[in-house]
Amino acid sequence: MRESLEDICCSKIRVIVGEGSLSKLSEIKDSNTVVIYSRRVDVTDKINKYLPNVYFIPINDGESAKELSNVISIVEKLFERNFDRGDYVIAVGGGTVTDVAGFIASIYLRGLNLVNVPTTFLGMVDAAIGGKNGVNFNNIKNLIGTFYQPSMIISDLEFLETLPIEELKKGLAEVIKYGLTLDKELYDYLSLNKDRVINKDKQVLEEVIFRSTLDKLGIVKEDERETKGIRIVLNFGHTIGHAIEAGSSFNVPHGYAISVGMVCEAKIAEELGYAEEGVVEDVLWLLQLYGLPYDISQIDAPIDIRLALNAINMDKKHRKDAILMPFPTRIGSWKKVEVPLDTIKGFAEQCLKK
Ligand SMILES: NC(=O)c1ccc[n+]([C@@H]2O[C@H](COP(=O)([O-])OP(=O)(O)OC[C@H]3O[C@@H](n4cnc5c(N)ncnc54)[C@H](O)[C@@H]3O)[C@@H](O)[C@H]2O)c1
Ligand SMILES: O=C(O)C(=O)C[C@@H](O)[C@H](O)[C@H](O)COP(=O)(O)O
Ligand SMILES: [Zn+2]
Repeated sequence: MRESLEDICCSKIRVIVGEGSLSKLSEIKDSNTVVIYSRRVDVTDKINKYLPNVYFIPINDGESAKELSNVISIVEKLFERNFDRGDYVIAVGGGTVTDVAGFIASIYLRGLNLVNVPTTFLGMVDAAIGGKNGVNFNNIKNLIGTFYQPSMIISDLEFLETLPIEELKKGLAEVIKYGLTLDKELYDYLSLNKDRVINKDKQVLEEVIFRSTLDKLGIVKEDERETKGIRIVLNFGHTIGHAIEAGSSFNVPHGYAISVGMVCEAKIAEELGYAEEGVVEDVLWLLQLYGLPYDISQIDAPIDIRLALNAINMDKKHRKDAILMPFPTRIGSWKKVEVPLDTIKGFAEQCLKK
C-alpha cells in the first residue's frame, strides 16, 4: 500500500493506493456519512465493515448518470436527512459516479466533506483525482461542474478484480496521455510491462496508479482551476475526444474517444510543426500495443459532425476565437499553443470523417 499527503491550494489531500486500502474509511466512522455508489458494484457489505452507520444512495452509473436531473434527485434524498457541513459524502464507483457525487458534495450546503473511492482503473488513475467534477448539459461534456477537492482518495485494487479488461483499457488511455505529455518513464514502463498490465498484475497496477496519481496532482498543484495554461495538459486528446463523445450522443466511451482524440491532436501538432518527427508514430505504437482505438473507423457508432464541431465551439479551453491546445512535442514533453478555432475544426472534420 502506498500513501501520499498532497497540498493543493488550501486543501490537504490524502491518497492511499493498494489492496485493502478501503479499511482507511474507519478513520471517519464517527461522522454522519452518505455513500453515493454505483448499484452495479457490490459495495454495501464492504463499506459497512468499516462504517456501520452510513446512509446509502445507489445510482445507475454510466454517462447517462451525468445529468442535472440525477443531481436533483440525489439532493432531494440528502434533504430528507439532517446533514451539516461537518458530514461526509463518500463516492464509490467509476468516473461517472465520482463526477456526480463530487459535484453534489461541492454544492450541497455549499460543500460537504468528500472522499473518493474509485472502483474503475480510469477512476483510480484520473477521474477521482484533481477535483474536477460535474455533469453534461445540452450534449456538451462536463458543461456544469466545479473544482472541489476530496480530502481522501482511496484506490483499493481489490475492486479491479471484477473489472472487465475493456474497462481497464479505457483507463489506460488516460495513463498513456500522461506518458505522452508528462512522463516518458511511464511511457517506457507501459511499453515494457504490457502483459503484466493486461493480466492485472497488482504490483504493476499499483505502480501505474500511484505514479499516475502523483503525475496528475503535480499538475493540479500548479494550476488547480486551469487558469494558467498548465492544467490543460491533462486535457490532451480531449478536444477531439469530447467532440467524438458529443457527436455520438455519448455512445462512445470516454477512454476510447480520447484514444482517437490523442492521435488526431498529435497529427495536428505535427502538421503545425510543434511535434517532432516520430511523435505520431510513438502515440500510435503504444495505443496499438494495448489494443486501443487510434482511428475513427474503429469506432462503431455514427458520429454527427455538426454535434461534434459544436462541442469544439464549447471546449472549456477556448478563449475568444482560439483554443489553447496542449501539443506533445516529443514523448514526455508538451507545449501550450493557441490555435484558431476554425483551424482545429478543419482538422477535426478530416479526423472524424468515416
Ligand atoms: N473528473 C475528472 O477529472 C475525470 C477524469 C477522467 C474521466 N472523467 C469522467 O469519467 C467518466 C468515465 O469513467 P469510467 O470509465 O470509470 O466510467 P463509469 O463510471 O461509467 O464505469 C465504467 C463501467 O465500469 C463498471 N464498473 C465500475 N466499477 C467496477 C468494478 N469494480 N468492477 C466491475 N465493473 C465496474 C460500471 O458499472 C460501468 O459499467 C466519463 O464521464 C469521464 O468524463 C472525469
Ligand atoms: O483533470 C483534468 O484537468 C482533466 O482534463 C482530466 C480529463 O481526463 C477528464 O476527462 C476531465 O473531466 C476533462 O475535463 P474538461 O474540463 O475538459 O471537462
Ligand atoms: Zn479524460
